[in-house]
Amino acid sequence: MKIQAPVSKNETYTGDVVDVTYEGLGVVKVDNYSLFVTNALPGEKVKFVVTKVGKSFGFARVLEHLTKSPDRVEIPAKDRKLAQAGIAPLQHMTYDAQLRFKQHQIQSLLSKGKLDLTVNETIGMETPYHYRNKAQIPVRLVNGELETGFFRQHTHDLVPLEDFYIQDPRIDKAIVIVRDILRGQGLTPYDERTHRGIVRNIMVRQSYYEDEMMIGLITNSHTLPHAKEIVAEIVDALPNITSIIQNVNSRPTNVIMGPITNVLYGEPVIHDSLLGNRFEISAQSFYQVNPVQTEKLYQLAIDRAGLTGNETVIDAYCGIGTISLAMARHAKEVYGVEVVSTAVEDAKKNAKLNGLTNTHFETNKAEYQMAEWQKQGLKPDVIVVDPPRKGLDATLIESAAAMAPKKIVYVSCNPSTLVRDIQRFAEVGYHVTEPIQPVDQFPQTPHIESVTLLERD
Ligand SMILES: C[S@@+](CC[C@H](N)C(=O)[O-])C[C@H]1O[C@@H](n2cnc3c(N)ncnc32)[C@H](O)[C@@H]1O
Repeated sequence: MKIQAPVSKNETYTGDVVDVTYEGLGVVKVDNYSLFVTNALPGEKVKFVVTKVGKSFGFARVLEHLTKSPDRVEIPAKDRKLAQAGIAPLQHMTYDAQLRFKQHQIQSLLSKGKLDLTVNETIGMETPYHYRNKAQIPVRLVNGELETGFFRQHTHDLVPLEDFYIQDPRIDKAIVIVRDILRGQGLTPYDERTHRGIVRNIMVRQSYYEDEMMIGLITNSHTLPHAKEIVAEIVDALPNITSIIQNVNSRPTNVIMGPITNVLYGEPVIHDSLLGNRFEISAQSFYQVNPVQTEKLYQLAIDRAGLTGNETVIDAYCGIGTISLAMARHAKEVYGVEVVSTAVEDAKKNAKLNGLTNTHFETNKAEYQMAEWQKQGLKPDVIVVDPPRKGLDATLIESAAAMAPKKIVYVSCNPSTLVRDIQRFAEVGYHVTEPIQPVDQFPQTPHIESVTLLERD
């Protein structure tokens, strides 16, 4: 069917950027038809070429900035690949503008939801790059050579890259070293089309407070040829390595890790600390990627919870218990629930490791466990929720309200589901009582994390 649009693919136009999408793309209107334009900021006039025409909107790329926003950062040529990769889509905005963008995104979603609430300025970080403590880098054949890099956005074409800009530079260095060792040992990279080849990804985790690093080789095959030599060479090149694992993923899937993990060297975990608690982190456990900002986020959640040492707290979606343990130091009892069983095992171990005896962890879906606790007559004073992007299950909100906690602290990584859930909480008698506080966990990207306090009417 022919699409009726006032623009054509590959044609050039000029226009004013009137807004920015939640993904950080500039919005230009041609006869009320929206075009989403990469590398374009509100207030700028741009010459652009249309790259895709859809029924109700299209996409375009800037050819020339006719006027420039004071919020623009000039990107050095060597870093232009990063935007293409979707690694740093907000790299063309000053950091101040990124923080305002995130505050504004929450505010405008609240307005659309007819919620008249205040959003504080985003809490940013001093050095808003080199922050990620984890990388999972694809390995593919490029020009006859095993390469590491990134997939060009919306494709599986690997573009080689060595400086990932937002990762801990020790991780970048390790990836290059491991890549060269794999090349030297003649290992074949994975090929998605034929489902052949051995190495799919290199995973690296680096502790922030401790000098520990985990390297993971994610392989298509169960065996790793030359494993002994590869391990010896990695240990030789990276003497502070504490863990090397092989994870087998033989399924034709985009999911990175598979079900089997073998330890090739050292321990199956690395250790790191958050707010004074030490954690064991296994290869597959969720662990926040920005340690500096995570401490600010958790401290804020503790402050909003107003703990005095006498409270019973539920931590729903607790992962390896990082929030639970931080709260356990300021509360009477903490009950955590998480769906990934290995993360719950880690949470239990971590409580012991830190000498905390007032925590209890369950493996279950949070929505089921909340109903279970309600049936058992548990009376929490505070419920903390930190759900994935899809937000809270409606039944969890009902069970939470039925337990009548004084406070609900909502840690959100997706403002649109946060707004929906605030509306649902209002229906069961809980309202936002303090300004919503965004914390920038992911500088240079459009991801938005925030803490919201809800209290019973
Ligand atoms: C955003 S993470 C938060 C983890 C933890 N609070 C932290 O800060 O490290 C969300 C967690 O929810 C878990 N999860 C996803 N769906 C779930 C569900 N229905 N019930 C319980 N946990 C779930 C994920 O495995 C993940 O550990």
